[in-house]
Amino acid sequence: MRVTEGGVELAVPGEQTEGVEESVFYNPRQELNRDLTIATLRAYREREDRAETYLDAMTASGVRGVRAGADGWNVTCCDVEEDAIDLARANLERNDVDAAIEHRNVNALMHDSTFDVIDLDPYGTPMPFADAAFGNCRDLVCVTATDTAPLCGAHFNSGVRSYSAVPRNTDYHAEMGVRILLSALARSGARFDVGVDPILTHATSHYVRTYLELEHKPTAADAALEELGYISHCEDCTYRETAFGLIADPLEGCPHCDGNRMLTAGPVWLGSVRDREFVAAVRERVPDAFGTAENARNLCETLEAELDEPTHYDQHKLCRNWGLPANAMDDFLADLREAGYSASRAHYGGTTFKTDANVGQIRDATEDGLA
Ligand SMILES: C[S@@+](CC[C@H](N)C(=O)[O-])C[C@H]1O[C@@H](n2cnc3c(N)ncnc32)[C@H](O)[C@@H]1O
Repeated sequence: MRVTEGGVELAVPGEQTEGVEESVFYNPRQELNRDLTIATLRAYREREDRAETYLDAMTASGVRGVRAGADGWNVTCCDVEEDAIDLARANLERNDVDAAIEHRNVNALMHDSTFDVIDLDPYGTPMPFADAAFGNCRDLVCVTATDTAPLCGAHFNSGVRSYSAVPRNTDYHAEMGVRILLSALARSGARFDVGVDPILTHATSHYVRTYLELEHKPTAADAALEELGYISHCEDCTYRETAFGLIADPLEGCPHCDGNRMLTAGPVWLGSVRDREFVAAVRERVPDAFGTAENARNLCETLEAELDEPTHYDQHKLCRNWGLPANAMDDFLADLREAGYSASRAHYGGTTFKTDANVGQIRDATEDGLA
């Protein structure tokens, strides 16, 4: 069947219906991811004007390569599967886009060639491809991870194996995934004396997507590792505390409720997950014609305003814990600000927010408004 996305027309196999098992080759639910990729590439080209070459490392139908090529990038499409390569070739031709096509294991390709931008979009964890990408990319590594259960600690052993870290299943599971992924990527980059700077990161539906600007300098790699640390989390009252450093110093008991059901996660990335100005530039480069334009711009706006606190809360979950009714999010956040705290919405869900207040301070600041 034919689909149109971002102004290009693609042949894709199978019924592409929402809710139906997705085809191997083209997932319509990832259109937001791809629309933001194209807008990010546009914004990035203005930030780094020598960036020209883009590797669509797992091309499948070729959709990313076709869209980037139609936007002026010098594209290479790679896939290990022959039928994917045939389909990508046909889709490139259909759209009159010139691209190099590589039918091979992309790890081997990355070891042989250097690219300005590398886009890793595998099934599941990207970690088997991270070392080769950081060793052979000049400017920007774009990464999708769809293995959210291992990343957030729900599939604990798998998360430990894939990310060489301890993920914990908390209320802020999607953000746990973001910070476990960024930690593992920072440590992978550091092996090549490459520092990573996440200029845009979002957790949307069942994946995490991040764009890492690279700096090829041992001191930059050291600086990235300095953004790592640990989260101590109380399972009873959801109090959490973070500490930078590569050696964990876990809290034995909860300073808020005196409980002893403490979890420790890490090393996680505790630094910022995006560059506000860059995200604004990405938002401005999402054209109306993109199928997810409104969602993509809204997501960017939320990311621009989101505080840098490394964990978020869910207002409904807190209110449930306290046995109180929830009020309107804007009123709730206004109460926090009124009490002198910083507060913002978070992009992880409609009732999620960030604040520098701890769980006790949040309750004190907001409970009058909840009664
Ligand atoms: C999730 S799909 C890619 C989707 C595509 N990027 C998109 O936006 O629609 C993953 C693809 O990675 C390919 N793949 C898996 N392992 C690979 C490897 N080692 N080298 C190259 N391609 C690989 C698979 O054949 C599959 O086509």
